[in-house]
Amino acid sequence: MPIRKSYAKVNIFLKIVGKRDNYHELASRFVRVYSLYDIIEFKKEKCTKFTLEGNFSCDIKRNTVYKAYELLKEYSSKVDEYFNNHKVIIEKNIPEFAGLGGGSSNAATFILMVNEECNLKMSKEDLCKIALKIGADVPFFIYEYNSANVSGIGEIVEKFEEEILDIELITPNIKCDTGEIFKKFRDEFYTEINQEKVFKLFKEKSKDFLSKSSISVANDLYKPAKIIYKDLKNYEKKQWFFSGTGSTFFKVK
Ligand SMILES: C[C@@](CO)(OP(=O)(O)O)[C@H](O)COP(=O)(O)OP(=O)(O)OC[C@H]1O[C@@H](n2ccc(N)nc2=O)[C@H](O)[C@@H]1O
Ligand SMILES: Nc1ncnc2c1ncn2[C@@H]1O[C@H](COP(=O)(O)OP(=O)(O)O)[C@@H](O)[C@H]1O
Repeated sequence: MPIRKSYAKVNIFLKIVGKRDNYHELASRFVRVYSLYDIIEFKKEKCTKFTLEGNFSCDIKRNTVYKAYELLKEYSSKVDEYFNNHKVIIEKNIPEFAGLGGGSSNAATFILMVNEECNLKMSKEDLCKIALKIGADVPFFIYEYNSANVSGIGEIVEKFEEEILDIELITPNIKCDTGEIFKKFRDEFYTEINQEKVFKLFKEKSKDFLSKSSISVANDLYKPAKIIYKDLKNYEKKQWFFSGTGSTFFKVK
């Protein structure tokens, strides 16, 4: 039975390098969290339509896995044939709206599984073109790297060699809205890091970077997030950092 782990990520650092239309270009280190994952299973069963089971807060049409299915079925009739005979079951453990990339990770893992099960023989680069249509963070999960430097708005993913990190997480029950936080950043906190600094950051090991950094220096979006979600500051602790647009805080052990 095809079954696979769909891991969470954290952003060790997240710096803004510029604007692109309504979006912001980033320089970020994405690291896979081995201790937190959803489980995706394709279970043999006759289905009259694409069937997705799991504890999601959104309806199926907005689910990243459904979006991936819609895109993949355009590539081969084998996809629809397969899901007429299999349902998708996702055991959700990664909290939503948490900056842990759960929805993005599910979409990428689903794409990788379909590529294998339906024998689509698509390269990672081809799969990334589909991934990017679903969300900016999806390409990172397609490559399955432990650690990577991510730029553009998420479409440039470069493997970074370092030890696997043991990451501790705290996710307050605060649903951070990514769009709102970027807006606050653009209106009140806008700064850009220059390419020279990005070059240096991208060469530094995550542990070394964190050992001499602070939460707001590591993540440009923490200050605006804290203005909108005032309770975040109750979770601030020495050597703890903020992932993406939150609300997860993390520490590398
Ligand atoms: C910033 C990151 C880093 O990992 O935060 P997390 O989602 O992980 O917390 C992600 O790239 C987030 O990607 P994603 O969660 O897919 O964002 P989207 O839903 O596409 O964006 C919601 C809104 O946020 C703003 N946005 C998003 C990404 C970006 N690079 N610049 C932006 O300005 C845009 O206004 C967009 O309309
Ligand atoms: N497969 C999925 N798993 C989790 N959330 C999903 C999924 N598909 C769509 N979503 C929606 O994506 C949004 C949150 O995305 P998620 O990746 O979990 O968090 P974050 O962007 O904070 O890392 C929510 O609106 C959620 O309902």
